[in-house]
Amino acid sequence: MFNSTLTENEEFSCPVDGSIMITASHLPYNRNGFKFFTSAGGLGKPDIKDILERAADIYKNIANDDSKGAETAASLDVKRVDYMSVYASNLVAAVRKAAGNIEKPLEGFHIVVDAGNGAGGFFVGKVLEPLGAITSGSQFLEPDGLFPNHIPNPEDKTAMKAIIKAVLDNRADLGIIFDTDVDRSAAVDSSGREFNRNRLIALMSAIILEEHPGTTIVTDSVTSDGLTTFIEKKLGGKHHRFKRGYKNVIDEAIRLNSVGEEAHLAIETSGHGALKENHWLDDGAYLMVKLLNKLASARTSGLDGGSKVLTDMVEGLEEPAVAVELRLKIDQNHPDLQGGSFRDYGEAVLKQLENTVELDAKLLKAPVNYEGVRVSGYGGWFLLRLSLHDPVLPLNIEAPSKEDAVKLARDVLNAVKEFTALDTSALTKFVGV
Ligand SMILES: O=P(O)(O)OC[C@H]1O[C@H](O)[C@H](O)[C@@H](O)[C@@H]1O
Repeated sequence: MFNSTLTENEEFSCPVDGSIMITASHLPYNRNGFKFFTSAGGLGKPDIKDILERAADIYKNIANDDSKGAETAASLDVKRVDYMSVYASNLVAAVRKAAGNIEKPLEGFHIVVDAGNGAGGFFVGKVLEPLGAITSGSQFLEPDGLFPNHIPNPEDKTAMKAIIKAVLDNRADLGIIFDTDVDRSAAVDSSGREFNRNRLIALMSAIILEEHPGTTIVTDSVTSDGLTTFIEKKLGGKHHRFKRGYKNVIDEAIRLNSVGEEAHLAIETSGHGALKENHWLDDGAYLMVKLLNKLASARTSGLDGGSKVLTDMVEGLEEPAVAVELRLKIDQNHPDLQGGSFRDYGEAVLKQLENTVELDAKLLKAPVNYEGVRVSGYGGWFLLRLSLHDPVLPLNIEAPSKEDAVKLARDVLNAVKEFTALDTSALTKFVGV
């Protein structure tokens, strides 16, 4: 949809002035919504609020009869175009170009796709096959809004298991998985190893830093300490760990460039990634195209190890033995909120945690942090922050052992246990109390 606001193509009435997508994205099927785009990017909350208010006003001010007339007039003006073909052909052209203008640079590669019955099935017939790849074993390519097989989301463990199984069962070179509306993606190498979360960021950073040495990589707040070391020590880049939320990450990368700090990649652990070279569009298909480029160009230069070229690129990334996310709910109707908002309550919890940490010599608050309370200790770290949308405080913990993770969790529990509207049962269970 965003792409259609940028492409010059008269036959397809492009560039369009704006576009709207109806999707629940990676959320359950009953949480559909609208995403709005103009050539400046996806609209944010204030614009959407404005549009909805205007729409409500228009609706209020027209009599029923007028609305019927308007509907008829609008439907007469509708023209259907197969824009997906235009979009996909740009992806195909990008891979051909990267491989040195070879028509079928993926000939002989076996690549399976799991679209989770979202919109990503096109990638098989319109991108991989024209490039020569074998795609047998690809699954759940037909859109079905009830998602009968698994939730289409690379953050979902069942979804990742499904694509890993498809890769191993088919002895494929690579697996690719998308979320419903293809703004999140992840991959799996031929041995079933995931390129997901921090490992996907590490891989994308390696690719981008080859192209733009020294550049800044902007990520969300829940990324590992090991990722920072990898980006800065191994790849020679700079890791700017910002806030959660793909829009936050993208906007921050754009801001950095505007103040003279070069950034080419903005990416979240959720698998949402956007590149400067692709108009800062959080396009999961384009992210996967960057991996295909790597496969294809390795082949052109005589390396024929399939996905090994990708696996090798993340060598040296330190990964924690334990990584958990516990989501602590705030009961909005609890008397402890004293009629206040869950956000204020959440902020009070964070303040209390921050104060406690300052008094504990074993814990160290992150010197630079843009969201919530991030703390190092016992060889690991934790981050407690407010969810972007829900009355929830997500707690991420990474540590070298379960024991160390429990120590961090116990410190958080002790600091927040007075907040009776906060459901700490997941934390209590983790600590084993
Ligand atoms: O703050 P949370 O509840 O963890 O949600 C965070 C997520 O919210 C939305 O789904 C955004 O699309 C993601 O970019 C973001 O990562």
